[in-house]
Amino acid sequence: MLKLAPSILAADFKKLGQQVAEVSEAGAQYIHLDVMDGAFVPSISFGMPVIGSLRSCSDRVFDVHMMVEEPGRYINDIKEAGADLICVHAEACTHLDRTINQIKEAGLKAGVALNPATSLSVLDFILPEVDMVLIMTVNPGFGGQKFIPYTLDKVRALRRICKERNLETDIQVDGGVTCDNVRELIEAGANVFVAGSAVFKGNAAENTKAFLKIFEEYEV
Ligand SMILES: O=C(CO)[C@H](O)[C@H](O)COP(=O)(O)O
Ligand SMILES: [Fe+2]
Repeated sequence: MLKLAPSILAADFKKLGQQVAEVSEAGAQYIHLDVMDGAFVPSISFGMPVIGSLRSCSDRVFDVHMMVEEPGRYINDIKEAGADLICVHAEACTHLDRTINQIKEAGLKAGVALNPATSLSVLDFILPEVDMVLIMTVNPGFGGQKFIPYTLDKVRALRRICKERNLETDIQVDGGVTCDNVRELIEAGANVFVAGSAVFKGNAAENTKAFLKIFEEYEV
């Protein structure tokens, strides 16, 4: 099933709760929460208190994208705040296997994120252990950037590897995803689509529905 994960980074922070409720009611399956520490990426976004406050606004999957050095330090706190799925960057974990296990032992779904220039080879041994791989389609740190075209090949290659290994791993794409390029990403093998600006700039409910309508073209 194809899933939309609106990234609240592009929402109006004055009415965050309302915006999260709006996209949830419009049918988005995930809420994508970008936690940035000012070290792994240049920006600082928000953390546990904001995630915790939003939990009562939506019953959707809270998908926390940790752009944080050594995120293992925060797994329990992020879980307590209400996360369902935690995705950590391979580049930010000295002990990636340990961090993935920490997430799973906390009873949550575990994902690993890769920057655009990071090779898929880092997944060789960890792939069967994770529920999702997040392929960054921009360099992490900011919303509203332009999609990097070569990441399409990376998605295709990862879907091929998953098929060869008989794995039904979710492939999430994040950065510069729009209604204009989402079909290419679906055809490349992605199945979870993060969209910040393309959802929250303008009417968030209508934009959500526009993505879901495209997804229907691919549902059998
Ligand atoms: O992880 C992220 C940035 O690092 C965001 O999820 C991403 O940028 C979404 O925003 P947009 O759809 O506007 O590109
Ligand atoms: Fe993200």
